[in-house]
Amino acid sequence: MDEKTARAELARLAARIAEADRAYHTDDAPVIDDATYDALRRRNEAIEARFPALKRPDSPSEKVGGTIAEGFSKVEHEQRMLSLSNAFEDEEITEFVERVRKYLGLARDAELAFTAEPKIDGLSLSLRYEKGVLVTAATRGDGSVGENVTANARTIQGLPQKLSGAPDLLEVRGEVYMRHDDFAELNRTQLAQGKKPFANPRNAAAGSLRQLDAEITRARPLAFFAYGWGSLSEPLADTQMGAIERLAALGFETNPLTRRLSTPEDLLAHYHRIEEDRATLGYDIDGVVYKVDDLELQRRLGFRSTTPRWALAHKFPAELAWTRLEGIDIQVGRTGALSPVARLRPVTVGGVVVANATLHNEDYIAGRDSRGEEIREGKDIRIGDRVQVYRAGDVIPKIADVDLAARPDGAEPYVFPDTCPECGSEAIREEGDAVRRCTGGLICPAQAVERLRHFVSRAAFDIEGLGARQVEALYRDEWIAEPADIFRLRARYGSGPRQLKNREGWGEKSAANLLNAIDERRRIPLNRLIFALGIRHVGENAANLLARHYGTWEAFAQAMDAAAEGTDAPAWQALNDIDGVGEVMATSLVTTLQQDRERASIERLVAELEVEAVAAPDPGDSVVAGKTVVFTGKLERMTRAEAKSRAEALGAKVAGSVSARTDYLVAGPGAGSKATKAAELGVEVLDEDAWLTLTGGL
Ligand SMILES: NC(=O)c1ccc[n+]([C@@H]2O[C@H](COP(=O)([O-])OP(=O)(O)OC[C@H]3O[C@@H](n4cnc5c(N)ncnc54)[C@H](O)[C@@H]3O)[C@@H](O)[C@H]2O)c1
Ligand SMILES: [Zn+2]
Repeated sequence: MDEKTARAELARLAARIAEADRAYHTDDAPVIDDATYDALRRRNEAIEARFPALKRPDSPSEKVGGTIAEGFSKVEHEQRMLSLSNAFEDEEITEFVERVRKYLGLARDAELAFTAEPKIDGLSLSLRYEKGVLVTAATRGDGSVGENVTANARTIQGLPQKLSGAPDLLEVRGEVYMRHDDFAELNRTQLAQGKKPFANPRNAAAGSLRQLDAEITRARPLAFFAYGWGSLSEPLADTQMGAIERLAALGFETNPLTRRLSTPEDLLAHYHRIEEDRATLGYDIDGVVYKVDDLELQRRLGFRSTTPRWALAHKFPAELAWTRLEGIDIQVGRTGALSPVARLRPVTVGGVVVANATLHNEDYIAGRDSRGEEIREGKDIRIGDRVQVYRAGDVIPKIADVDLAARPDGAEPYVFPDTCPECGSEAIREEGDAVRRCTGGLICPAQAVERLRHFVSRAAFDIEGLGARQVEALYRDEWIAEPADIFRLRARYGSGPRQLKNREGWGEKSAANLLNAIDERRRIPLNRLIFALGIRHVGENAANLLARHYGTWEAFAQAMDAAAEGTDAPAWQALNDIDGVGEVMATSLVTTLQQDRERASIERLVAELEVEAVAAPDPGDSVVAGKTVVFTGKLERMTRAEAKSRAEALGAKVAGSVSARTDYLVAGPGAGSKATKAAELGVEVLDEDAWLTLTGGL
């Protein structure tokens, strides 16, 4: 990196971090997740370390928090309210201890004690007591000037308004937070009142305290842990631990998991103990804070620009959390797949409260198969177990691990159902398939509903006014049973005794609009029709390939019939030869279209439509020709193989890793180090939709 790029990059980072800070601290509504935010800051620090002369006067590394929101009066902090340095790895703790010892010039055998306590995930508050009376309460703000929230703070349950035996001047500092059960209750109320729910307890606490109307704060269940202090007329104690005990004696809630410890090993052991208890605390924590216990040593260590030298926040990995598995639900998908879903004691992971997570499939849950053999990928997960939840970016949360040591007595191996929970049909697993499927086909209500939902989805028929919720309701009331019925709604329910416009939630106008929108979709391009059928293994891109190859519905249907004659039929060969179609997809296509009930349902649909032919594309004018593309993360609308062959067909080069020569990184959910690397190199990052838009979708 040269100076010019570095300067531009520092400017870009300063702007992005300031925007994220504003959203997070000032508006209580983060726009990026914490891991991404932390990566931006680390990148900023790395560049500043390499080019110290380029450090901006408004550098993010010199700043704490956000700005003051409009409407609040300001409170100047006599003692600044700072941030904490972060550590993620165990080694960083040993280094921290060594750093402190060296700074203080301690002898090898001299004892150095620390306190270790949970890092509460809320927002900090400074409470100023004069002669034992609460006079002002202020948020951290930008560290020097905070927001005056005195009236709001007075409404917090259990927060002392008067102290006896306190120093004449005492500023108590601590964290305002919201307990999990209170958070859930608040979100229920928000939803019932048609308001937006909060993403997590931290945002709820911050949004509740920082209200211009204190009566709103009063109605919100906030709590406060005291862990420090600002200005004082006389010291509280000689040690951090002593000071915390004094605050407790004065009537403040202090954290019961606070310990006084000495060696890095002891600190780490306590960290892991707290991490284990995390899910059962009833409130969110995001790490453990270590502080030098001796206050005289704290004074000697002092501060860097935004953090004390005597403290360290040892963070939990942002994407992981442990919690209890309370049950396993089985969901039935469009193709009949039975998917196990973990029902969890709610836990905040990656900034979002997670109550459900995927358990993948039967083998993943099981420890042994029906013959008693150990299953290699099996985790032996049982109801009641302590499980680890993983969530990063927008990926579906998943159960990543199980803590066998914490298994409750009497927990039984999970028995995966062999009948469909929705229709009672037999659920079978084919040889080599990890998934068990309901054999009910169209008689299975779960499959029928999922197919309808898929049919009206964005990349399929995308009928305005007919979303998943509407098709579900229409299916439930037996107005539609299959896709063809959607196109019969006008004939059946456009007039007469039972009419769409008289349904709850509908009216003259919306009903007329929907019927028109449905009619508009009678003309549909072949690729969208093929995709909309929801045939197993046939995604959006496969549907595009098939449509381009066969051109018309008639040609496609005839070819499938001909291919069904056997694997030596030329039509079967031709189908398999399409770049991007494999044997699995070909088999799925041919067998589905040969099934009487399925085929009849499809024919009824096609009879309602006017299917538009699709022409083969012109590769000449592709905007990505000659560009280098890397795919990462989970792609949802195409497989990796499809994405690759598609990009190559457009003249792009597909690479496996990100480098300075990469033009685009197409990142799906769960994109890990490649996305970070691309961000560092300034490579343009697109999500899957943006990529499809750029390349013209088809
Ligand atoms: N997603 C975003 O857009 C976004 C934006 C800004 C900040 N953030 C997140 O916020 C954090 C940075 O914010 P920060 O500067 O407040 O640092 P921080 O939250 O990492 O640490 C400092 C804070 O910890 C709190 N704290 C909790 N328990 C404590 C205890 N026992 N002792 C002492 N302090 C305790 C205090 O309020 C203190 O201000 C990062 O984790 C970052 O990911 C995210
Ligand atoms: Zn079923």
